[in-house]
Amino acid sequence: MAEDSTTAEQQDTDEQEQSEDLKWVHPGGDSDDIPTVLNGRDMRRRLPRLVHHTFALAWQVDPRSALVLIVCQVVSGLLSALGLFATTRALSSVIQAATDPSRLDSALPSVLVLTAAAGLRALLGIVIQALSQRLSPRIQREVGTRLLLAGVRTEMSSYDADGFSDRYNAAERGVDQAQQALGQTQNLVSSLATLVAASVVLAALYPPLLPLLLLAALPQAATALKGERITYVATVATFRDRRVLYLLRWTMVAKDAADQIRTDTITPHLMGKYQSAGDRVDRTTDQAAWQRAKITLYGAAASGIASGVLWAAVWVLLDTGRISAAAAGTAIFALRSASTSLQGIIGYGSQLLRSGFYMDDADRFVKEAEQQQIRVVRGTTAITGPPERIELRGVSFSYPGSEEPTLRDVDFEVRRGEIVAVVGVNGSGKTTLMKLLCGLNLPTQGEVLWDGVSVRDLDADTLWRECSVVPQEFARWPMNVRENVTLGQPQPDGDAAVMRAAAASSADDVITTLRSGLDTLLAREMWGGVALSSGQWQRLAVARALHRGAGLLVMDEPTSDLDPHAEHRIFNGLREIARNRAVVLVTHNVGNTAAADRIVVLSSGRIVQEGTFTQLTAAQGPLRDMWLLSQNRSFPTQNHEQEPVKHAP
Ligand SMILES: Nc1ncnc2c1ncn2[C@@H]1O[C@H](COP(=O)(O)OP(=O)(O)OP(=O)(O)O)[C@@H](O)[C@H]1O
Repeated sequence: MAEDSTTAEQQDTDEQEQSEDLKWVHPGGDSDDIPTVLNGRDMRRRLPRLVHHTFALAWQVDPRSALVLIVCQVVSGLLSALGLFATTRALSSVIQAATDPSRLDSALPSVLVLTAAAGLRALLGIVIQALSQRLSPRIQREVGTRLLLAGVRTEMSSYDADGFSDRYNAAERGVDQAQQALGQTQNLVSSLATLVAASVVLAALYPPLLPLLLLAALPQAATALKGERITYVATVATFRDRRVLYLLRWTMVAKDAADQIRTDTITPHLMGKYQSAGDRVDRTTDQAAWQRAKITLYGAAASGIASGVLWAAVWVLLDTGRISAAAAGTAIFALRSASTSLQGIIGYGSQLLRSGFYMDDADRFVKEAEQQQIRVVRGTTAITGPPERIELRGVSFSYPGSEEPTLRDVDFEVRRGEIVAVVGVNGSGKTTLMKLLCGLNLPTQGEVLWDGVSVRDLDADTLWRECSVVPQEFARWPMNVRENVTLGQPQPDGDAAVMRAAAASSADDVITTLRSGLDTLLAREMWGGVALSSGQWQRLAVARALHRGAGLLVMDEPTSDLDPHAEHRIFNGLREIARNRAVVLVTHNVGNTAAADRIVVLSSGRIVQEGTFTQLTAAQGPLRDMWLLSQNRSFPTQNHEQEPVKHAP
């Protein structure tokens, strides 16, 4: 009782600690999201389904190799049966030769057969191993590709759903495990073939021995399966903490935060988190290991007793003269083979089950993602050119799991040739509005219309071909400069288009300083790669959007890291950029909104002001307040007027 309450207290502390530590990586959610699909009936059906699934995967990735593998496997099974029959016959003759030496010669044909069968089986084993080594990585790639495609083709809202990362984590493990599944399946099938052969021999000698043998193996098989289930559940239950460990390792050693890790002296604090997450993983895995050891012991004890009964039965049969000494010797040999194969079935079967759990997680992730596939959720109307007008009509939007809407009843419009600036305090919903305009998210209420057609009805690929986006957190692709701008979609005039976009975004200054120009690899971690500053990267991100030449250009804080010269160049060229497209610009720099035709002010997800720069800076309201604040730079400073200004010689 006291132990129970201590365990309950420990669990409460674990949960409290965990929720504290996870706040920064996994806000909200609970362990119900973790996929657990196990029940007794499911477990029994699993193995045949897994064997079928693995061979089907092999068939899909390389039908010819899969066919040869299956044929070799079947022939090898038959040879194993043949070898066993030959061995038992030879053994029988040898035992009989003890009383009648003339019987020894009769063992010769069986010895020849069993030698030939063993040799052929060894050859087939080599072929099977080679084919398995060829197929296994391909199966893994196939499962990985399915996962990848399901992920990138799913609606963005899937990412915001609770438990997405846990499900993805489990599915990722499925990709790792897929590589093992074929080998485990083969070993399982081959053990099964030997068991069948040994069972036939046993059934021919004395049929009641067969059920006795199976009975002896049953407890061990059952506990092995249960053991795998315990390990799986414990692994899944520790996913979040393992992710904490992984993120901490990654964040603490990655270059991005290296300077802050040092100057902020945060290491002891992070190590504390690492320690407590690690302790929780250890506690769960220790508990599982103990549970598993306990049930394995019960299984082994039960199997041991049953095996004792089995051997005693053979003894009694021999002692009472119900079977001959030769038959008893053969039965003992067949029993040994059968119990070795049963051990194999249990061992490989449990391994396959474990791999299967994760492969099922991968399948489940793919199935769920398929229901959220963009092509399933949306229509097929194609966009054939740059839009004239993009509108939001009565749009409200809530992120999955959020109680409060992020945007409320928003009406917004931008036309081709127009520049609209969106301003508002942090969290007012500007980025969310951008994502809706581009059709990255679909509104919870109201409609986003491209030339009068709802984005729900539009073919997403053609829609996104007309979107150029500079997001706040833009991608820094570990590719060369050219690919970072073209994204593998060059314009007909190739590098000339890249350099035009680079000139408009001030990225040309960056490119000319790089030793290999457009061919420079932008990944310091790779040999020959270079590192860019944040502002240099941002110039490339703007160049990327301009190069795309789409009908809608959305820029979310595109100059936040730029120096005044680069920023000035971009805003100076904005009118030219907007000549053939609609431009929407999010900025906190109110001065830059002067470049826009119209300014929209958002507050708590609503549009609270709209007008030109002149109108809004003249009228009382939030934009004028922000404008005045940005003008007010009279901070208290020391009087440096007497000090001479230093210039470089
Ligand atoms: N994926 C998400 N899931 C849930 N809530 C989100 C998500 N993304 C943003 N939000 C919430 O929506 C609100 C608006 O966020 P948004 O990024 O649109 O603001 P913003 O005006 O662009 O802010 P900032 O000026 O800081 O960039 C915030 O309260 C934010 O917490």
